[in-house]
Amino acid sequence: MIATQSLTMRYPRVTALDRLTVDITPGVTGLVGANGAGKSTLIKILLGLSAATEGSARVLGLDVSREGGAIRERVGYMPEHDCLPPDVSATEFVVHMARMSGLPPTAARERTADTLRHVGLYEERYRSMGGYSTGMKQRVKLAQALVHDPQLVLLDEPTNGLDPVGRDDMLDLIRRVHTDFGISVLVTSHLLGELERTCDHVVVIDGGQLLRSSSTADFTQDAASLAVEVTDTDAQPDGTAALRAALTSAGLTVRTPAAEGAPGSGHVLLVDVEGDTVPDTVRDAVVDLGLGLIRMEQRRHHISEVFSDDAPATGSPDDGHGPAGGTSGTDKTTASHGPAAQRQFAGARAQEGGSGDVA
Ligand SMILES: Nc1ncnc2c1ncn2[C@@H]1O[C@H](COP(=O)(O)OP(=O)(O)OP(=O)(O)O)[C@@H](O)[C@H]1O
Repeated sequence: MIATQSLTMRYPRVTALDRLTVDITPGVTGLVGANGAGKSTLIKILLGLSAATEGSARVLGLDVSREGGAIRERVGYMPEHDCLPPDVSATEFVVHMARMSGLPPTAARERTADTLRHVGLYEERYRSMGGYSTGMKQRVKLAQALVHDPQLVLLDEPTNGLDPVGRDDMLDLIRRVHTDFGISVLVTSHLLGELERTCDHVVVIDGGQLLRSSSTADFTQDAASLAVEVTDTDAQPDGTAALRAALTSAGLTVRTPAAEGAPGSGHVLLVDVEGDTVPDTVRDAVVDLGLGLIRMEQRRHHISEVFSDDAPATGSPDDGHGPAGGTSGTDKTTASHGPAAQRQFAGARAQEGGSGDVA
């Protein structure tokens, strides 16, 4: 659906995309990155609305630098910003957008009714959009992206500003765009956890560079870990710390759940499973230390944990961007790149209610 080759976009003061090479296949793909990672810039280049500084990109086999018009005929776009005129109804607006896409009047009206019904706005379709809630406005923006029956839609932060229930509804709708209509989707988000159940494939960018591109299943399978909980003893008053030290010196990667502070989570260790012998190593270490083993169980990570480290989910002086943990589903923080972005993902995950619960 989309292929970029060394795609670079330099603004006078910032490199928004830095030699990005990625292939996106049919299905639902999440494009994830902290605010300022370059997601919107990439979408504008893919639509042929901005010219890249270097590199090339093709959408549905069409060259973005020469065939922008043909791309926009076949691709729907839901922008991030509020772009709806307040004084017209959803029906008037979506019919207008359908006409702009080249549909004849009757087809435009029929498609508008179908699309608004699909996004759950049928009852309110004749009301002026100025009185709509954020969730309703997001649905209109989605409807206008779908109305001309595109092969692919590019959705820029469609869950922005929505409460948790609204976000879930929007993510379900997005999934159905593909399952019900066979339209491929590229959806951006700065919240990693959102995309886990919605997307077949996830592309992560940071500072305009590709951090990772793989199927959602690969993300979570790669990250399989053992959750281990032990008792303290008189000889080992902090059994968890003792076990952590023993496993680390045995060469294992040991972390504590991201949602530290959750009840009981401080006593759980997550041990990366790198090979078949890890459970035996853990068992032996527990026995050697004379600890009681409360539980040892295999679990999969959430996608977001792949990018979280043990750093606290608050800003540090080196990122220069204030508290990354302040990211939420509705607020936008300033751009952050590199390790700071990873902390932001971790912070975002905590906001999303990612529990780190291993039970
Ligand atoms: N027209 C522009 N002129 C100068 N700099 C820009 C312009 N557009 C974007 N940038 C910068 O390029 C970087 C990437 O911005 P972009 O909007 O693509 O990020 P994003 O991942 O979509 O984040 P957000 O979700 O916050 O929009 C940012 O540092 C941004 O400030």
